Amino acid sequence: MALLTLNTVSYDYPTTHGLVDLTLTVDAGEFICLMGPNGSGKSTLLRLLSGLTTASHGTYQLAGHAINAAYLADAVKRQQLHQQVGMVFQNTDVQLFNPTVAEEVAFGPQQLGLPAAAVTQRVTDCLALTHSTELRDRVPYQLSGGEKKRVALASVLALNPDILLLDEPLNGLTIAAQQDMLVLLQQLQRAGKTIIMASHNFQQVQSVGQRFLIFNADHQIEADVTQAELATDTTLQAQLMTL
Ligand SMILES: Nc1ncnc2c1ncn2[C@@H]1O[C@H](COP(=O)(O)OP(=O)(O)OP(=O)(O)O)[C@@H](O)[C@H]1O
Repeated sequence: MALLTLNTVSYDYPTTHGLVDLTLTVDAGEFICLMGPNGSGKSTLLRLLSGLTTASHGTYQLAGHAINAAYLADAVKRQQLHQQVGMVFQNTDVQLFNPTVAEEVAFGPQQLGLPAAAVTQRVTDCLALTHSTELRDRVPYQLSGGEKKRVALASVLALNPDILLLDEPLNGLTIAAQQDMLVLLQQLQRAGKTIIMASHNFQQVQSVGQRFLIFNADHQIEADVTQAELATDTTLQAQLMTL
């Protein structure tokens, strides 16, 4: 069964389109890369999937629930959604606000009301998973860009979401750190997570993504291809190299 479905979804900003007439089905366990030119709609799609905003037209179903304004107005349902879907933002400063890294990662599980011992365990596990254990007592705001990405991911993983959304998670990372991030995302996929990631970096993500959704400048999905299909489409590859 499909994990999530968008049916003829559009999203309008006051003076421009964000997404136009998007129909999409995602199964559990997929590793999807969103690609396309600047302003084509990748971040808008991630915001919509995470429940930060709702479609102007069309429907979004997640695990059998219609995610709409009425759903998101219900605090309990909204919390369920945020447990199910975790998002690492392009600008991680918007999601790091605690005085220490350990408190940052503990924040989500504490909000869920988990017992203190379980919270401590999750903090330890998620910092280890993201190679951030040594950052435990640092101030998140003072970390480097790459360190912030790791801590943001750790804080999202602490909620153990089924779906991970990542907006340009490789931006600002060294080549080695990009590789580390991609290996970690593959491990998470093997552990059963569904991964949807926006990236400009085709060379880095081509061997990791299993499905590629390519947006065009009209905010529509122009191509929806598997890794194998993309591997034989040299024209599309050449186009993605220029992003
Ligand atoms: N807060 C906003 N207010 C008004 N328009 C917006 C806003 N955010 C995005 N847009 C517009 O919506 C369209 C889609 O933007 P979006 O950020 O989703 O694209 P993107 O594919 O993620 O781009 P990038 O690769 O540059 O991150 C663009 O035309 C953009 O200018």
